[in-house]
Amino acid sequence: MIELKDVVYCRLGTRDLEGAVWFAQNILGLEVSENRKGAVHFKSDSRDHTLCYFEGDPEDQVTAFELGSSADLHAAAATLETLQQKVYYGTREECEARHVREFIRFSDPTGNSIEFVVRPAISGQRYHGTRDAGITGFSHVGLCSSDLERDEKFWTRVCNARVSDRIGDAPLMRLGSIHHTIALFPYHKAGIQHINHQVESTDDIQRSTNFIRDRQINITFGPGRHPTSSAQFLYFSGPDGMTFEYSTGVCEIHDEPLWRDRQFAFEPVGFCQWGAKPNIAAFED
Ligand SMILES: CC(C)c1ccc(C(=O)O)c(O)c1O
Ligand SMILES: [Fe+2]
Repeated sequence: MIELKDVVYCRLGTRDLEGAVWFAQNILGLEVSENRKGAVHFKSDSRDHTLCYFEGDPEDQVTAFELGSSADLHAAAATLETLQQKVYYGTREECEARHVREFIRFSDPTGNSIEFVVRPAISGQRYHGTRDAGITGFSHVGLCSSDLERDEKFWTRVCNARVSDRIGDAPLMRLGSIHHTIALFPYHKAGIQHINHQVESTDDIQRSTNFIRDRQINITFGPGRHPTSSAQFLYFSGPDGMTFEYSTGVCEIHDEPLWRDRQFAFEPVGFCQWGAKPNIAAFED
């Protein structure tokens, strides 16, 4: 079993790095932690970075998860290879660029590009955003899945994710006590479906709703409340059509042996208990 500790960062290719950096700082509210040639890193919490925009193909999207040790990483690589997954070992330069000790990259069964990393750097510096979005940290990622049952098996049987709830057949899966770190979303091709940052309070959700609306940024869903995690949320579109989510109040699951995953409907009522309707392409295709 591959033991994932947490989600660490996303890396997003873009043909307009300057525009993406502007959005990440001035709309999303992240802090630039490093500006290298062709790649900019952003902080959202005390970690070195949790998002990287780099010059490249917008379809080149990577999600990284932390493993406990180098031995765990090599064991994970061996496991993936027995499943016929091609495993790439990051070079020393690539590790330095990511501020991790070691990493491997492979594709999950849908084709999502995934990195497993060891010893990602913590900055020791507090995060302070360019605008006060109230962000408390990068929390979860939505991954597209072309076969939910197959991909749930990968994340829960090959890896250690546990299903907290399902919306239709789409599982929300936890790695620790937070309700979910990985949300699978049905879609015909690979990609990151959304990137979530937690914010401090309902006030931050409401403030950002007005802030984003006033700047003619496309709000795709919300404000609303998820019946699953009970978090209040707001989704909006970023560079290259990426969906970003702010949420607050995500529940935690501490009664691990007693928890039973719950079934919610794959229709608006299963996504929002305040009656908001999603306007997200992946919901329609
Ligand atoms: C719209 C999606 C996949 C979704 C559904 C439920 C929650 C939650 O319970 O917090 C999410 O965060 C989502 O992104
Ligand atoms: Fe989410």
